This record gives sequence, structure tokens and C-alpha cells, in this order.
Amino acid sequence: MLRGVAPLGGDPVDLLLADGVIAAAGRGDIQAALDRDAAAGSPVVEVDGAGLVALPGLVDLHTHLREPGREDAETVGSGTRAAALGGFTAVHAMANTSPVADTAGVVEQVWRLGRDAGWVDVHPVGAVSIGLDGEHLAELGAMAASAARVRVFSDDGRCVHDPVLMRRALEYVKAFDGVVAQHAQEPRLTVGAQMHEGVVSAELGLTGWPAVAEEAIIARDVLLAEHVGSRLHVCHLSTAGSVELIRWAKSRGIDVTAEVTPHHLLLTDELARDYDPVYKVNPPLRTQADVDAVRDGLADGTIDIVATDHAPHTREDKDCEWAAAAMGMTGLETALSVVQETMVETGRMTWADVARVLSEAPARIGRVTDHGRPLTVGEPANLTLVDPAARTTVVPERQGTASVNSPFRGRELPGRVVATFLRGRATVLDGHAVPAPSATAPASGEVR
Ligand SMILES: NC(=O)N[C@@H](CC(=O)O)C(=O)O
Repeated sequence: MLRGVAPLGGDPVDLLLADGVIAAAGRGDIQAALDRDAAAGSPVVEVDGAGLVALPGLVDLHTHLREPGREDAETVGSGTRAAALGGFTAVHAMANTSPVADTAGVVEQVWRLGRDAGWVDVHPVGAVSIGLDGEHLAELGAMAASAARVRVFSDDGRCVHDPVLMRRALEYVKAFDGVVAQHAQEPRLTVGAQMHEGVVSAELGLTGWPAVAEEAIIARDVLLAEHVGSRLHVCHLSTAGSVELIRWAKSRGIDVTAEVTPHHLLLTDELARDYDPVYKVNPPLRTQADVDAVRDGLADGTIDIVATDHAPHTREDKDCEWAAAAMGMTGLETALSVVQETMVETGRMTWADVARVLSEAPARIGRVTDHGRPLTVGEPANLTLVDPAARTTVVPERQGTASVNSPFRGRELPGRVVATFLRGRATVLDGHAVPAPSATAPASGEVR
């Protein structure tokens, strides 16, 4: 029973979660349902929701869980616990694992690990090309037909740079309503790239990653998507020019969606000046003009979603000189706070907009039908409760993720995830992770 929560920041109501769904909403109805449950001896957990905003459980279209292969950086268990702590109830696990998730066998393994961990629903992303080699199409149909029901395909970490392979992938996924999520990076324009190409890279003497390398691929791909009449999704869009291209493509009716990461909404390439590799990421942090453009694009709907690109790396891979360090930063546990700071507190977005970009739209793009739903009676009880008045200082060592490469270390951010519910069961209560009861134990974490 959630007392006095504010769905999407609106008027407070009581929500009764039972049998995996929102069983009742309001006041009088709830008391009658509660009395029935108490008489039946059902366990009742009460949450005082005063001051809390209720959002549909967040859905991440872009998470690196690292298992199989790099369990020293993250496992499906640690990564999905981090996700729950960040308010997520579903994540899409990227395919750049070892082995690569390019067969039905690997995607089913990741899906099963997620189900057994029980923190969030894990939807594996299938690789577009075998071994991410960019040459041979992977078994997309077999992955779509597997138990993991893959609908999102991506070589993320690498760009599908061959236009013929990209065209084939776009054509092929139509058969099962899939989508190709492109990591837009023209490889020839970014050989040896270390950071955004601009004033700062010139001053630091680091090889630049020019905006045009992203924009050239996006321009090509929206035209390919139009030509074959398929769905295209653009991963971690980062430049002002990319926003303009997506705006143009949408105005032509091209079926394209785009994501921006929390770090590209807040941080700039100026941070590279102290050569701390925690700020090294792909695509790189850009300029303030780019940050302003992606905020505008997200606010006006050109950019559809915020996706974390949670990319955990070990200390060995990050605590070294800039040029040798791996690219990527963690993000699951700070995403909502960064969106609150950059979009809500600046007056650009409401909590209903936050629900759209962090839950409803990513669920729709990934064809996840039981997440991103309205908070109304009869809907699956996948939701998160946020205290927008709280402020939290980021301490990576205290987070759920197994890696500590957060670019927000020491920064105070607004908002705190107080509770998360997956089909009515609390995965987070009072800001702490609540492990799933084993399959045989009574459902004591279930909230009524
Ligand atoms: N975003 C990153 O900087 N890194 C990602 C892959 C990628 O998107 O390049 C990773 O897997 O580490």
C-alpha cells in the first residue's frame, strides 16, 4: 500500500499493489480492498508516500551489463541491482559482451540470468553483425524467435559502417517489428580519436572525434531507413547538428527515434582539461552549445528518450593515462537525478515528460509491452517512487554497480529513488535494495 503518492507529480492518491498489478487507486476503495486482504492473512507493507512522485518504472534502452565475459566490471546481478536502485524496472542489455550476443544461445543466457536475479526485466539486445565484425549479418531471426524475444539489434561500441549491411539489417528486422539501434560513428573519421574535436582537443594535443563523424552516419541512415521503410534508432546522440538532422528526418515522416545520455545533457569537453579518464566516453563529451541543443531537442520531442549508456569499467581499465583508458561511464543510479537537474529544475520538462522519456517511449521503441504503462488500476505494478526534494552526493563506492567510474563522483544531485516495484514486489525500499525471495520462499517482499 502506497499512501499519498503523487502520480507524475499530480494530486496525491493511495495506490494498492496486489497480484502484480495496481489493484486500486483512491481512498475508500483501497480501505475495502485492504480489509479484505488483512482478513485473508495477506502480508501488508505500507509506504508513506507523502512528498513522493510516482513514475512508471524506468526503462533503459542502453545498458552494458558486461556478462558474459567481463564479470570483473559488472555482472547481470550487480548491474540490474544498480538499475533497480536507479528506479528502473527494465533494461536492454547491450550485445558487446564476450562472447558477443549474436546468437539465440547467448541472448537466452543473458535473459535467464536477468530473470533469476529478479531485480528488473532484462531484454537482451542482439548484435547486428557476427562478432560485431561489421561484415556478416548475425542470426537476427533466431534471436527474435528465441525465449529472449529480441527486438532491438545493435553493434553498439562499433558502428555498422557498411551501408549495404545496414540496409540489409533494416530490411530484415521489419519481419518481426524490430529496430536497428545505430552507434553513429564514421570509423575513418575517428581513427585514434580521444575526445571531441575542437578548441580543447587542440589545446590539449589529443586526437579529435569530430561532430561530422556522428552526423554523416545519421544522415546516411535516416535516408536508408526512409528508402527501405524501416525503423531506425540512433544511440547516444551528442551534437547540435545531429539534433537538426533528426528534426529534419522526422519532419519528412521518417520512422526514426533518438536517445541522449544523462552525461551529454550535463557535462562538456572542458572536463578533459585535467586528463581524468573518468570523463573519457564514446561519443565524447561535447561543447556547451551541443549540451544546449540536446536539451532543446529532448524538450521539444526531437530526441525521444534518455538512455544511460551505463558502461562500467574496472579500475585497471580506467585508472591509467588518458590515451590508454577505456571509454565509458556508469549511469544507472544517477540518470533520473541528472534529468531532474537539467530538465525539470530548469523548467523545460514536467514529471509527466520525464515518464515519457525515461519509461513510456523507451518501452515503446523496445516493444516492451508491460512497462511504461499508465499508473492506473489494472496496469502492471511496475513503478518507482522519487523524493524530488532530497539531495544526494554521489559516492560511487556506495552504489549498486560493481564499477566506480561515475563522472558525478562528489557532485550533489537532486532527487532520490525511495522505492522501486517490479510487478508489485519491492526491489528497493527506503533507498535500499531488497533481494528477490528465492523461487520457493514466501513472497514476503510483496507490497499490498
Ligand atoms: N559508451 C562508451 O564509451 N563505451 C561503451 C561502448 C560504446 O558505446 O562505445 C562500452 O561498452 O564501454
